Amino acid sequence: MSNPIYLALDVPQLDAAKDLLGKVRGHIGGVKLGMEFFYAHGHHGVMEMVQASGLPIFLDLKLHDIPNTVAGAMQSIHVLEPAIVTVHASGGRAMMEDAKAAAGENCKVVAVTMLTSLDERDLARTGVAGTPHDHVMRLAELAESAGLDGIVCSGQEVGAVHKQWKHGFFVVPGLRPAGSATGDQKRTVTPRKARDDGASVLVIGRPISKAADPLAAAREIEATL
Ligand SMILES: O=C(O)c1cc(=O)[nH]c(=O)n1[C@@H]1O[C@H](COP(=O)(O)O)[C@@H](O)[C@H]1O
Repeated sequence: MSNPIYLALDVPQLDAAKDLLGKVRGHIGGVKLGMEFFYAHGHHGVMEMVQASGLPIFLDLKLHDIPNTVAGAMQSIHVLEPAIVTVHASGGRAMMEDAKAAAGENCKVVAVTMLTSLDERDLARTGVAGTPHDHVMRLAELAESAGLDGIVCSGQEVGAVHKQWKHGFFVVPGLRPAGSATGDQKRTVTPRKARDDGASVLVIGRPISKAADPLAAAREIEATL
């Protein structure tokens, strides 16, 4: 099985991103570039990371707009040949259908369900009653019916979603090795637990990028898998 760890390169400086990538490249299976990186460096930066890493690129742009605009955005990133792109499930079924239709052939489109930085109280404040589990399951069903490849959810739900959606592709962020700082993440599990419960991709940022020794941190996490 290939390495499921995708390093979240949430770094605004290109040189710092390349430096970090160079250190841990042999211990990750892919690179996740999100808003922080993309808004600073755009297409050019992504191409540089493709060349520097030689690894699959996950473009985490969390698209959320009307169907026509999201489809246009998907077409605008075709040329970058991302392996994975995110949209928000709350954008609705038509938006997800059009995003998938506009995606490149080898690009997995996955829907963010409920951010791992939120808990049940936060959910209630957005007007959604019920548990994170119920909310994630509902949005997973919507994403599957819209023809998406999978979803993004926390490691606390991935086991249940995997049982319901056997061949789905599951991206799990909010991962924290035992004893590491949670920061702004609220629904955390260890990388090992997420993998055992059916995660296809393990997104890991600060536990590696902010470690005193990123290489040692990446190696340690890899060894737990
Ligand atoms: O879509 C994501 O990747 C994502 C969804 C989510 O619910 N929670 C979440 O943390 N993420 C991303 O996963 C990464 C987690 O980073 P760390 O908390 O530093 O490991 C960040 O790049 C987030 O943007």
